[in-house]
Amino acid sequence: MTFSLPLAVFILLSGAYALYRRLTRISIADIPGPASDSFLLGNICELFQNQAGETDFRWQEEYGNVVRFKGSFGEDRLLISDPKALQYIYQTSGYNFPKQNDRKEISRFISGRGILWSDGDQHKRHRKVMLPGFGGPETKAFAPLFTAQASRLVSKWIDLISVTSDQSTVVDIPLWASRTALDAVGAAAFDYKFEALENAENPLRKAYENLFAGLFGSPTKASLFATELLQYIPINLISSLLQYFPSPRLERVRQTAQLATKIAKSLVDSKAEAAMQGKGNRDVMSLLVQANASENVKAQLNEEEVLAQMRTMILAGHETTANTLTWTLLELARNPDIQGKLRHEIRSMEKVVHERGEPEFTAADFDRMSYLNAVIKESLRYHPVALFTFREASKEDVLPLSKPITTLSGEIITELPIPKGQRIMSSICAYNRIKDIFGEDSHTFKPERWLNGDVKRATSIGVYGNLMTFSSGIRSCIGWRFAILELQAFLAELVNNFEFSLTLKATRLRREACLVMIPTVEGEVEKGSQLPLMVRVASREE
Ligand code: HEM
Repeated sequence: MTFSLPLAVFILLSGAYALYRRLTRISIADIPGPASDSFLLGNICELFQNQAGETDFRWQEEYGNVVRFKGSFGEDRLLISDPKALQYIYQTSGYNFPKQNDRKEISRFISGRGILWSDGDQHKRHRKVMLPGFGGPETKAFAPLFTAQASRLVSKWIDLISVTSDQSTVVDIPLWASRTALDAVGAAAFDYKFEALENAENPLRKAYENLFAGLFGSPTKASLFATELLQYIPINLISSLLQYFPSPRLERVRQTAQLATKIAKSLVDSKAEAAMQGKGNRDVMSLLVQANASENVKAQLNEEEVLAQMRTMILAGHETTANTLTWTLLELARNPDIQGKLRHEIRSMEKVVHERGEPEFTAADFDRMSYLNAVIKESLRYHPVALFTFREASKEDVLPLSKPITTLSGEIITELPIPKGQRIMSSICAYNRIKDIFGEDSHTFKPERWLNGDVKRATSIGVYGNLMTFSSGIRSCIGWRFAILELQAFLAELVNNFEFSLTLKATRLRREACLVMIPTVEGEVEKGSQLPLMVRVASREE
């Protein structure tokens, strides 16, 4: 009783505030969209409880690339996949569409006050310090390191297979992908060995295992409502709630944050000492420490920011790539012809490399493998692991549109006026399926589309392949080159050595949206990320 009265008052005030906000600004109510399921939660359950992308694709088919849907308390929101509107929001308008404050606070809770959390001038400073570590040449230099990581994974799987009678075994791909990707980001970004592949009990890996699934997976109505309420609460209060509210899910994130900060701190200390002895390295971490010691105040990050940057990179840099690799191997298992074609290309290139007298592929060899790159682009298009980004208009604005919209009152509009504070969900997954860009068969996994000239580029967007997978513009993914090279190296090693095929469980897969899109098995969603594939040593006879 003592708890429910303040809660009821709070919900009432939130509702009144939401109503006030709606009545006093430009309206987007005339834009077509689905009917609301309820006043309290609008269409939120439909969006977040279905399989990842399912609702986006259905709405896109029915209403086009700009959809008005209902958030909590009847608030009109936008789900956007229109190329020109996205280009405007992410590229042209600078910082006029910041992240939503409540989402930013969740980001701060998970990875601290780093680049993902910051906005405006603060973000400019963070990005300026970090960018030099992620350029083209800097990233290409990691090719041998990524190949070495991939070879270690190959050895581990060979060990597992060698004790079986038929030279094959079932491997839970995300578990291994995440261990290897954590090691890869440790080695390349921090010049540090996490040894997660060697040690399944590695505390950092254990801490991150199914962290997103635990926090955002299979959301109940109550948890979606609680997340919705955050937008009406002052930031300081959100911060205290996340920090102190008794909840096992939140407690898990707190403990992971503590552990990651402790490890980051010891790394910073050892890098600072190396820098003092003139042994400064070019890994991202060393650059951060050097920037921190710089006399140029504009280039400085304080200790809290440096530690947050490291936590951000561990998080953004390992689950994303690991899950993309996982989804790619699933598609190769589903499509043996694509897998065979890819293996053929890898082995042809391997011959060239050996004839050159070199032991392994270089970054240039990877770039020359057109089918490998087509498979990677198609996987990033079809299974973008970051499905949405959330933004808010900082002022009244007008979104340009690629295609006119016929409003509910019958007017045809070619641009869309929006009010200050308009909450926008950019649907990366829906943009990546637009038929005008990617072809009528955009809902089919088909790497060939990238080789046949089938992909149209009417509006230039994104940083890779005109895809939104790495977002776009001033806040686009800083690690995209890093991710591509890592995927190239891992796929070249794995597909050269192994054949992948489906298990019964792998035919019951769900695309689960929990910040990062992970595979779960129908009926076993509570177990978190799973993709059991049959792995056997690939024959050398073609
Ligand atoms: C397939 C792999 C990856 C995908 C799909 C991906 C996707 C994304 C997306 C969509 C964003 C924008 C988020 C937003 O605006 O809310 C982003 C930002 C970011 N990513 Fe990635 N990412 C990947 C790999 C990586 C890697 C390997 C690293 C680092 C080693 C990295 C570091 C970052 C950072 C630091 C940001 C924040 C950039 C900023 O705000 O300026 N990512 N990523």
